[in-house]
Amino acid sequence: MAEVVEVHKDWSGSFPSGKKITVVFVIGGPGSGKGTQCAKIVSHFGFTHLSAGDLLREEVKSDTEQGTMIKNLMHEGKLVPSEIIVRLLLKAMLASGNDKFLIDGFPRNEENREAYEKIIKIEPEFVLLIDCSREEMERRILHRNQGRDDDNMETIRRRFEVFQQSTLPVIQHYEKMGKLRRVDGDRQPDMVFEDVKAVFAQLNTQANQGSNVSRAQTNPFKRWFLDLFCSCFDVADRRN
Ligand SMILES: Nc1ncnc2c1ncn2[C@@H]1O[C@H](COP(=O)(O)OP(=O)(O)O)[C@@H](O)[C@H]1O
Ligand SMILES: O=c1ccn([C@@H]2O[C@H](COP(=O)(O)OP(=O)(O)O)[C@@H](O)[C@H]2O)c(=O)[nH]1
Repeated sequence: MAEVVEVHKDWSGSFPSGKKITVVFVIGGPGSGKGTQCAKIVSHFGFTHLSAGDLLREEVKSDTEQGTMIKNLMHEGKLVPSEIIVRLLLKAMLASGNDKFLIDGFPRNEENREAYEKIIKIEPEFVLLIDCSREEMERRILHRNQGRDDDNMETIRRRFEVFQQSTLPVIQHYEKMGKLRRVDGDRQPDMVFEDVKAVFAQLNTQANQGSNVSRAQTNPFKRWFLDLFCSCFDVADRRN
């Protein structure tokens, strides 16, 4: 483990201070349609999509000891150490130059979440959960045909177990925080996206409302004008 940290020592970095970075986590069981919905979100809302699984699969291609370790864990349907995946995410975020990130398939357990909070430290705006029945997820994975080493019955079973045992506590954590947005993923992709779109539209509305308020509050002329307007027409000032 110490070796792993050493290898990635120079990956640390940080975002420019004062820059607002938006992060949304997309979670759901294996085959629930995370990647499919993320592609749609990217084209509608301009996020950078970072799939934790894809970052790990890229890492496997590098002919290193770490690549082999990741390959074996993925083949068994087990989770890769948090430190590795969090560093890969940070590296990809910094390299993208974007300020809006969809992090797909992460965090998968409480340890992942804590490592993210310790290293990247950007609280997600919300967590999108794609809820799908196990039978449907299984059917989709077996028809996925992407040549994935882990899309076989034995590994699929193990991935479902990991989802039940390790990811559910993460879901419960965000639910308690009021950050969970659940959509029914058992329907056709476009129907699922109708609900996903509504969730992301709220994000845009909040951002616009937030920026209007702060602009009005920091511009003395606007503030004076709004105060005058409110007093002339006896309108209660509900801006704060
Ligand atoms: N709503 C859906 N209905 C039917 N098939 C779907 C749906 N969403 C995704 N798929 C298909 O199911 C498979 C798994 O979807 P994917 O997006 O790769 O899931 P995940 O990223 O959650 O593992 C893919 O072959 C995809 O084309
Ligand atoms: O944060 C992560 C994300 C993925 N994985 C590994 O990558 C595999 C595939 O994950 P992916 O999200 O690509 O696919 P899914 O299982 O959701 O279909 C998992 O079973 C894990 O072995 C991991 O260890 N940590």
